[in-house]
Amino acid sequence: MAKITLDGLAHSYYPNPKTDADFALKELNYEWDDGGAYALLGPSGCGKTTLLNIISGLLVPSKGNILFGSENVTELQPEQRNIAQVFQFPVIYDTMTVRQNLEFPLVNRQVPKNEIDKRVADMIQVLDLEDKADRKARGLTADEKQKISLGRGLVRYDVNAILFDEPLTVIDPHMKWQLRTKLKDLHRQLGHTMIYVTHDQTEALTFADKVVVMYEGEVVQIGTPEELFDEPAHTFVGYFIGSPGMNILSSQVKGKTARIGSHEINLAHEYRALEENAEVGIRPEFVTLSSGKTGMPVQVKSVEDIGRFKIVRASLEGQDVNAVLPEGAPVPADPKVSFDMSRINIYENSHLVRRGA
Ligand SMILES: Nc1ncnc2c1ncn2[C@@H]1O[C@H](COP(=O)(O)OP(=O)(O)OP(=O)(O)O)[C@@H](O)[C@H]1O
Repeated sequence: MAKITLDGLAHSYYPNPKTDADFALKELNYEWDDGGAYALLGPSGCGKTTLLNIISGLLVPSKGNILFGSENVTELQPEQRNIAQVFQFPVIYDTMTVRQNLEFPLVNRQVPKNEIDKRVADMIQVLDLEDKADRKARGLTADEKQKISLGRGLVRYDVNAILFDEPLTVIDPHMKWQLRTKLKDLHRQLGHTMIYVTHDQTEALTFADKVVVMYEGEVVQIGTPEELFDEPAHTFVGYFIGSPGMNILSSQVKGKTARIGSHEINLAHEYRALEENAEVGIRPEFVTLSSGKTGMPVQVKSVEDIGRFKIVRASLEGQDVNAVLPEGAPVPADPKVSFDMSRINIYENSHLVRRGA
């Protein structure tokens, strides 16, 4: 296992990149702790695979260095980096049994037989494959095959890191939850440095201690799930994390007041006059609807009942505002919205100026 240092990393697929927009991965400096569980999260095309391929050695970055511990591995091939990788689709030998598939990476590395037997038996148990252990992989389901792929990565104990590239894509939804939880447990038990690429926020937030959120080639925030929820550093993070995401409302901010359309709301802190693209960010969980005199009138567009709570989608003078209400809470006929002042974050040019509390 090793700490991984990304030192001034950047990558362009063009031979002579000129502008920032030419870079699929914009400059990044970061240290990933030894034994940490990280997720790379972002929409399609944001640069997750580019970064993962630089870490695994499939791609040499246009700029910067990557270090495992104190060793500069920037120019090393994947097989020289001592990493395990699990891909979207199962990579296993169909003609081997489950057990033989799991033994294979260890046999290849000349691990002593008694150690192989022990580790493989443990892994078979962890993956709940005891009753299939001596069956050929060929006849197994896609879920089971992918479990073997995960096992082939996890069974190796001497690796610098284990990289997962959307590993649960082929897994059915119920099993996804089980495997996610299992991966988290395994991380606690084994202590490997793990990097998990996904565009699914639930996967990222349940698996990782730290989530690296990427947007248009840029790492816009690295934080714990709580940090991403409470203080998104960028409006994209606010919008992307949460279900529904944060409400982002164009406004004018000055002193302790934000003007949204024809309304003024009070803020918990004093701000300099924000000249450019000021926005108020408020999570739907901290928006209330009332029929009283106070608040800003909205038009309700839809109400979705999702069991324990409901999502009210409304329009505030043309800007979308969502509210999450507890189960059974009424939606007034002429509703007005209010925001919990301590939960209002202020953004300028998409970047957080200050959180509410
Ligand atoms: N081999 C390549 N040549 C040129 N451009 C590429 C290449 N690979 C990726 N890109 C571009 O780089 C950007 C980042 O792509 P990347 O595959 O890293 O994103 P991603 O977040 O992993 O997306 P996805 O989730 O769809 O795999 C995209 O604009 C993509 O079109």
